[in-house]
Amino acid sequence: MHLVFNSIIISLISLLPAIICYLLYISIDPLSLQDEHGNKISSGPRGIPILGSFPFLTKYPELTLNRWAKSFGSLYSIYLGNQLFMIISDPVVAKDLIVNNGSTFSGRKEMFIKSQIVFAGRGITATPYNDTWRKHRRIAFKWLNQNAVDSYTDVLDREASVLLKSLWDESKKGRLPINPQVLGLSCSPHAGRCSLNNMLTITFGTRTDSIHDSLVQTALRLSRAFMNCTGPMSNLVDFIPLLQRLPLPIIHRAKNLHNDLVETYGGLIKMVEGDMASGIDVKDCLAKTMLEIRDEEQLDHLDMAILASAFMIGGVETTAAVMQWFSALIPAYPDIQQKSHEELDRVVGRDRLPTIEDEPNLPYCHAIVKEVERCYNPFWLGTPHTVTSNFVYQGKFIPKDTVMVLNTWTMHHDENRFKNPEIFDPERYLNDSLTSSQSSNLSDPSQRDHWMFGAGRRICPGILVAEREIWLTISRMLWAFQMSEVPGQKIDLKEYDGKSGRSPLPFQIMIQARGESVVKILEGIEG
Ligand code: HEM
Repeated sequence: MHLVFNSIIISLISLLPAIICYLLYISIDPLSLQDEHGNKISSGPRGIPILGSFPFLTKYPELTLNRWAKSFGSLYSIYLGNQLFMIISDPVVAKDLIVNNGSTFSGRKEMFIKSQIVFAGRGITATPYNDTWRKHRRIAFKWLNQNAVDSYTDVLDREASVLLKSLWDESKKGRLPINPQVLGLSCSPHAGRCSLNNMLTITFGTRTDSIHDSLVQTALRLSRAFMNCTGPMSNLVDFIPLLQRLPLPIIHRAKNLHNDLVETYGGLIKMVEGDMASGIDVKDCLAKTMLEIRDEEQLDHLDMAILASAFMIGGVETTAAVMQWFSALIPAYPDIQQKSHEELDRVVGRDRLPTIEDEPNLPYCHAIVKEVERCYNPFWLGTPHTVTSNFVYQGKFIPKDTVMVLNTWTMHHDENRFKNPEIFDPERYLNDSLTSSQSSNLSDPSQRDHWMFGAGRRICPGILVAEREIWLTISRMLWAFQMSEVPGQKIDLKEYDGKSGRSPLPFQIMIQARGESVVKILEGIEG
């Protein structure tokens, strides 16, 4: 009898934490939060104690967010650990909050992994909305504004041509399948090197001469490592402060990544600095600009290394991912390629490569680019913003420090805006002659082409260079090659890689040059 009583007591004690959690859960509903006027936060899925909705997000959180958007509407709330998130799934809400109320909706949560460890509180991407962010964004913009991009379009032009030539050489003139991935087994990172060379030139005034240059492997490894450890909703440790004291593998990886970024890109800054000190004529680049203004702008070495890292991460894996999605999906659409070839042959002919100036005259190719970006946005969840003071929107309370996520998956698959949204159909953009940067300024947000570059005051500052780079590479690949699947190797795009930036799983395609004049031009490109 005594023994039975003891074991009941022991069981009750061991169950105590679970019982307390359960009682807390039923007595305090975190989603019942309201302001002093009784405005409640928007509803959403309830989640479980301590973890909130974290366990339900699955490998592809965008798909779960899309499912919840169907039940809870265009602005709903979820908790991940102790952090309140609100999910925006509608263009009008996105514009009302993020754009029209940009002074309140432009903060960033200082995520433990991304902001505090990897970026050490510096740079642009992860910095709160304050004067330091303004200063760094202003400096970055010196290299990303329209005049700057015009001044180095010849670089983007050259690297796009080099990409064609490398793919052609790698395929042994179309005889062998190729994998234009960024990183992975048996792949040759030509797309990655193209984006990398553009960013190396802009940031450090240098480039790599071949995919075998060790900087190609290092830089692409770093940007992939970043994409794999900084998903906006993928690290529980970001939302449960207690976990931040434990020796978790993700914390170890983040610290290594921080050290590697500072060593690699801080090292390149030191090289530029050394050249400048020795009187060598250093090409204009972001590093040179930062070194010239570091005293007046009070930039230390870590500031410069992390700002340069923001370019090398923000500008490499991103544009390369769009090129990869394009290369992986286009072989399945010979009819779409055929239409683009007709347009290219009519407007450009086969004796020269398409250029930036041709874009307005190639509406079908322009539409292909937009449709790739709509269907395969590498950043379905963007980089979330935070709210810097309490706000009420249509009677719903949005507390200070709420993390706001643009649910672009749902916005890009809205049946009212995009008929049969699951189908890859460039025709839907045929009458849209705007660039994405122009489109982001449309007064009617439901007409914006897509939301791949984010919105509001923190919209991607690299949008102009990214668009040019993507146009040059994709229009030239269409111009030069007939792309097809390797017989018997269907490319599956349902599964993909990466936690913040998504790219296709390894794949192979065949390329065939579109005629002798094309071969002549390919052979004449110098790598
Ligand atoms: C396909 C290419 C690209 C995509 C899809 C992309 C996407 C994004 C997104 C979604 C954001 C967050 C926007 C927001 O908070 O609303 C962002 C921010 C940023 N991007 Fe890009 N980006 C691309 C290319 C580039 C390039 C070429 C650069 C060149 C340096 C760049 C640098 C940055 C920086 C520094 C930020 C942080 C801005 C801030 O927090 O104020 N990105 N990008």
